[in-house]
Amino acid sequence: MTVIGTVGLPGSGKGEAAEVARELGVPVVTMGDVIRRECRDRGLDPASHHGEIAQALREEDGPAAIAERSLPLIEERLADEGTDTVLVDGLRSDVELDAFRDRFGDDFHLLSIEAPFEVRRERITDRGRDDTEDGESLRERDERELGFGMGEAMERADVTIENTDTLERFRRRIRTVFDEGPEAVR
Ligand SMILES: Nc1ncnc2c1ncn2[C@@H]1O[C@H](COP(=O)(O)OP(=O)(O)OP(=O)(O)O)[C@@H](O)[C@H]1O
Repeated sequence: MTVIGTVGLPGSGKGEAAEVARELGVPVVTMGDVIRRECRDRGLDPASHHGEIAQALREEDGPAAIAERSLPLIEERLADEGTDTVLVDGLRSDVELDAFRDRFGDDFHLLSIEAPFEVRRERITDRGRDDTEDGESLRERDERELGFGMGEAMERADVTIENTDTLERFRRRIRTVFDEGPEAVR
């Protein structure tokens, strides 16, 4: 059993990594989905309340609330026949990392995906999706994510992948993670 988590600031390439996983048949559990579902349960539009609900969940149930809600989703996927690897898209903090380590021990591997601010800003603009979420600038989103403890999680990652080269090279490195294991790209 292998659970691979990704951590990275907005626009770093987590979505692309998840796409590579799906192409390889590796199931993906997206922590953002936990939040979107919670928005809908509360009758709110995820597009405009995502950040607010992420914060509310942490205030109500503690800083590991979203990680804990994603644990059963991961375990369901691991129970699927023929599946022994799952990707968890988008950890936000060291507290979440602790929650996954407590549950999966050494079977959990954290991948930090990193790219400089200007590179991420350009990619997000090119992506066509609005630069902002809830009207926030990229700088503000970075600050909010780092405020959750994302920097600490990135520092504790098992493997760091710099996503500053071409998309094809990045995708190839991510494929190597799944084909040969996280140690192979160290
Ligand atoms: N190496 C690369 N070269 C060019 N474009 C890239 C590269 N890596 C990612 N991109 C593009 O940059 C954009 C941002 O990447 P992606 O959506 O994977 O980031 P993310 O970490 O999931 O961001 P968010 O947290 O905001 O969802 C996407 O359009 C993606 O295709």
